[in-house]
Amino acid sequence: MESSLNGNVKLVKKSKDEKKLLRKQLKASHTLLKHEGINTASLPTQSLVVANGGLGNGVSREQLQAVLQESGCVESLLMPPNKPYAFVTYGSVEEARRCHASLNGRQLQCQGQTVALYFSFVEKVGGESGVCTELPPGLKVLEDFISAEEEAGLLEAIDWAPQGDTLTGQKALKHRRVKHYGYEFRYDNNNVDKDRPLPGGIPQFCNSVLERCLRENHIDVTPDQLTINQYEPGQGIPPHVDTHSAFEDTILSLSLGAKTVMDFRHPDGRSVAVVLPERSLLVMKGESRYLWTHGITPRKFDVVPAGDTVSSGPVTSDPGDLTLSKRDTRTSFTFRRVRRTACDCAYPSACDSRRPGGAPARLCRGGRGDASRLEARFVHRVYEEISSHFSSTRHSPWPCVRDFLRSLPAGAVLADVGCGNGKYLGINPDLWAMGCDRSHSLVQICADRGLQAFVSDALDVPLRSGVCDACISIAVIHHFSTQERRLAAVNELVRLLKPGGRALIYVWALEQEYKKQRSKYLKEKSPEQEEKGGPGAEQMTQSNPDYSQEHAGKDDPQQSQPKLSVHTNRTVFNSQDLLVPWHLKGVAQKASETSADSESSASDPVFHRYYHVFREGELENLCGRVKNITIQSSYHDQGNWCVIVEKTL
Ligand SMILES: O=C(O)CCC(=O)C(=O)O
Ligand SMILES: [Fe+2]
Ligand SMILES: [Zn+2]
Repeated sequence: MESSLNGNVKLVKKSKDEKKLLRKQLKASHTLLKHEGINTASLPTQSLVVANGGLGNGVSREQLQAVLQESGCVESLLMPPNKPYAFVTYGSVEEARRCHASLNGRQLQCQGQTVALYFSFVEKVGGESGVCTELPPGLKVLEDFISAEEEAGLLEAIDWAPQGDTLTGQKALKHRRVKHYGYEFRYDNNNVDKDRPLPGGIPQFCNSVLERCLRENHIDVTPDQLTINQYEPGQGIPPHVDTHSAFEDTILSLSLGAKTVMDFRHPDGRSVAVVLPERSLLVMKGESRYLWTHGITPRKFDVVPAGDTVSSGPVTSDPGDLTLSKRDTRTSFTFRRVRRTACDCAYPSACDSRRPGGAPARLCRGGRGDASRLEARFVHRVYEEISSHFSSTRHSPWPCVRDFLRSLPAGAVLADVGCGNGKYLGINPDLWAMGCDRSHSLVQICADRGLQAFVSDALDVPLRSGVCDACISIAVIHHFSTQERRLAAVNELVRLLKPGGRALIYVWALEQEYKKQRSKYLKEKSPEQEEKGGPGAEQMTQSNPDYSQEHAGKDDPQQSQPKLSVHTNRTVFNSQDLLVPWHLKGVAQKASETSADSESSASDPVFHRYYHVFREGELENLCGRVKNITIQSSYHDQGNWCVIVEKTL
């Protein structure tokens, strides 16, 4: 009796402590939101914000790291300067959960004071803006690496005359001048021709700089490729990762003539603007070289920290400390070592050596990049225009999608991401089904039908992580124009799923004939259409960002960017990236019950929708790059590749 009573007393006491802890933790997370705009997540994620665990509280990185490691493998620890908090990302949600459960309230002795750490899960590290104040791991900026005399000597040694130096590949790119030594970097395939070195190699005038780099251990082999870029004010270089398969790990870049600000961006959205002073040496290694993109925004002024002396490093977002700096002509010497074997870096998601076909790593552009511009024009705008006619052609559910929806238990929460006119939302009335679509007019059609739908981009669905028992993405992901964006779309679906939840994904297949069966799409070809289909090999002026080379993007006129061809409806696909015509029939006209393209007349306005049609295996490969899922099944269904994935954690 006694012992059980004691036990109870203990239990009650513990829960009191727990309540106190919870109160304090909630208060801390409330303060973070109010003062720093940091949103905490209610369900476990891989990352946590550590309230009171910041440099601003006198907590050192070593001290915090030591505590955090008790719960698992720390993937990254961000400690913004002067802030009272830090962000930790663990290798898995499980480790983050362990940290949350065991380290909350942990007290640390810092500079004679005691601080208590409180942990909350977060979706994004680095605060709302995603602007970081620490350099990307592996990045160094060495100030005054060369003297003013050496700088002048190097600038003088470059011969920019058009025929001045036949030993180099020289290009007058629209947005900057470029000259290559050792090997020419080809902007059409983002690689160097390893069997065709340029005669002369790296010029002798670089010797003393390179010797210093070796002596000071910034590199351990002498570079054999040099690219000289010259930027006038207003010029820049698009964000890119130097192709892994082209160059070894360390990349050096010497800034001459003027300072600039280089922007680094992590695939998770974090970004850091780094000041590169005149005469400084940038050293990119490891994560900063392989995973983060770097680029220079074309502009005439940079935002830099105020103060008399130019110093290197991240531009913090402290508004009290920033000023404008006028750009001047900057010349950079980028030294690299050509890679002779496949890249074996620790960042497979960004590595072209790991990708089938060896396609170069793509840009991770933000919302205003080429990819989203192409999609805005050839997907979003088109669906707004054709919504009514499109909707009238979309009524019968595909049987396998219907079966998937019917297999879900009563009460299950379903999100249809890219729901169109909502034709799948009412299939199983026992579900809590909601849909979202990028098109306002399609969402309005759903609403008119009494269905739950909201406007949202498939890359950023405003739902809490882990709330869905099931998600479907039917004929949506093929509208994303880069591999990174298609991957991000799958990641976003998976984020919505709870552990054990399943997602069904359909994308249009390159293979419209499979196991000797022609798809309905091909079979429905009418003679009328054969004549009237798309304009065949017509070339649109829009280029596909997945083809445009990552190094110089759209700003380099020399590169031969393949243009997107317009597909002829009801014929086999000639390429994976194309524009598919939609013949819009008069809104006043009675909507056709047959396929969208079957009754087009010569006067119908034609719209073009962008598609990336998937090759066999490509959808599985894409899903293979997503963490914490297993592929339950994959199949070909009427000219589509389909997978069902299950979230494991
Ligand atoms: O101008 C620079 O410092 C960087 C140039 C660069 O990133 C490149 O050529 O790949
Ligand atoms: Fe680069
Ligand atoms: Zn690599």
